[in-house]
Amino acid sequence: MSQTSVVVHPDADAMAQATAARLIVRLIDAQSHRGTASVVLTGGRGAAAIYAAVRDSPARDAVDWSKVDLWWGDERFLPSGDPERNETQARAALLDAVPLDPARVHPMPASDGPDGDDPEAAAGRYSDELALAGRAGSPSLPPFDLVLLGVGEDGHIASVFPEHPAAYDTRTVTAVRGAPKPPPVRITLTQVAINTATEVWLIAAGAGKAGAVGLAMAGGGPVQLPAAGVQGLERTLWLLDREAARDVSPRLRSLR
Ligand SMILES: O=C(O)[C@H](O)[C@@H](O)[C@H](O)[C@H](O)COP(=O)(O)O
Repeated sequence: MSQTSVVVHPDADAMAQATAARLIVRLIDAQSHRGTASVVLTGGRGAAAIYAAVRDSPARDAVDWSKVDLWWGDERFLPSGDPERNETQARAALLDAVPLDPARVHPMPASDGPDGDDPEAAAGRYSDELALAGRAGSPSLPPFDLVLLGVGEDGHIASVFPEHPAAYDTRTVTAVRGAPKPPPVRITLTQVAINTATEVWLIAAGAGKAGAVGLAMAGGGPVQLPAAGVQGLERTLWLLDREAARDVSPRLRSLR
């Protein structure tokens, strides 16, 4: 049974700093148990602030970065190196500053990759890559210690947008066309894949997120509000600032 916790931080910067510290500890703990750690990254401003805080943390080198497996929860389907790609932004904020094993870093295909500008084929390729890394008995996905998700103002997570086909998709990876958040063409893990993770952390800062966060807490549906449709097998953490937590019942909060 997944345990859900809501942590409210004074502001967006405090949330980024505290979540960076939390992420470092999560990686260390996972490695102490299994020797490796597996994290699924997301895009957006909130995630980028967390990555930069990890980069700048004195504690970052307590992680054995050579034993971290990095996947992406979603990607903007653009040419490799495009500044708008989540991979490009993660590399600039953190990945290029730590000694990762390139064989353990798994970006989603780019639109100038082997599948050209066919996002469905690219999604299938990533699904195959995940399956190759899959555990015996759980053939389609590797173990995810943590999936990190930003929450959109409309309640989307990764590139699963409200009422879009991806919210109904039972595969592990799917292509997205007509995304309301530009760029319109994307690749995303589905809620089915996300929900195999040991922990899922949802990050949201700013008053613009308060409506979606409040609705998710109040029992919104997974299709109308994709953020309400994800949870970790063991733990689901909502990491908010005060503005994004405006509509969250005080009984659900633990203020930091
Ligand atoms: O491709 C993307 O943009 C992200 O994967 C997306 O899911 C993001 O995490 C949310 O939209 C929150 O973004 P902000 O943190 O910038 O509000």
